[in-house]
Amino acid sequence: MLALARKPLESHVFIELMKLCPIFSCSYSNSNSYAYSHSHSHSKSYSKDSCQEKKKGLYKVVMVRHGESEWNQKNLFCGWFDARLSEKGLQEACSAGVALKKAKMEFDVAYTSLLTRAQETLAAALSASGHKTIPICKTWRLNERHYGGLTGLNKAETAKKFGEEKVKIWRRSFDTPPPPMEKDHKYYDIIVNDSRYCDQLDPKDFPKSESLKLTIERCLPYWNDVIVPQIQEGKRVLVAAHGNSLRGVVKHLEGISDEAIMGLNLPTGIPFVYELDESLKPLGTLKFLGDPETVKKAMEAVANQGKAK
Ligand SMILES: O=C(O)[C@@H](CO)OP(=O)(O)O
Repeated sequence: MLALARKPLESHVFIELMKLCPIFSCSYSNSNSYAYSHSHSHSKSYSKDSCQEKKKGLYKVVMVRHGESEWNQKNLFCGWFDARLSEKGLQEACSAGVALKKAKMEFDVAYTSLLTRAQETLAAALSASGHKTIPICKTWRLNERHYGGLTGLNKAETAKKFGEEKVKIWRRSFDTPPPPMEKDHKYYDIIVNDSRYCDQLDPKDFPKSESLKLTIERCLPYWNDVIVPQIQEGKRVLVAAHGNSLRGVVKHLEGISDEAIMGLNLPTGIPFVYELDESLKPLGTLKFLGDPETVKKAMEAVANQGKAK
């Protein structure tokens, strides 16, 4: 039933089904938020959680990585391939909406990528939270990092073939891109000729593969020029995007080092919140709206996808 309803993204049936989503609500509550800790040093101005600093929490921004995709489920490198959400991923997106509702989060505008899995997650989360219609801005700049020649390969098999260390470098290093996607790659034409890009991206500017560094370089201009001014205007912003485009934003916001960012694996479908001061510096690390044990396990599971099983 869920699978049938997912075809027309904004259909009446889809919206009705989203209303069923509270059945997934049991593991979330307002008090259940989980702060991610990683081994980098925050600057002094936002390392503490004192009352005084909380007063400086002028702004809030909420982000969510899309729910599990059909290619996540098969453990395939996905990147710019337009995989849909799996049924589990749709449930995760609904749970994200329920968590947002429980946390009393409301939004004036949302941002997402051009990829269906992020857009479906956003639609499901807004619907499951009973949210009113808001403007939704879609940009290629929030797309997942381009996985180049690895697109479509199984992560565990790639680890068996090239070694876990190599796969970890391709997946998580800051500036080593995966091998490029050449013109004869199985998915090259599907991606480059996809009409969703024609208004936004010149064919000659299509990436052939992206490291986290390159992903940040195309993501940050949009963050700084489009999203930040909205936050500063007092708009309540929700961003639904991808594991690596969001890792880039998190790295930028928190000033995480190139080495420490290797250890961050964002879970699918669990929203996280930043409180920001007047200069848009976070007052602390990201806080997940999820049960701490569930978040921890989900992050470990993402990290383990690159192991040779
Ligand atoms: O395959 C991908 O596009 C990404 C996210 O799903 O995977 P990884 O976690 O390996 O960067």
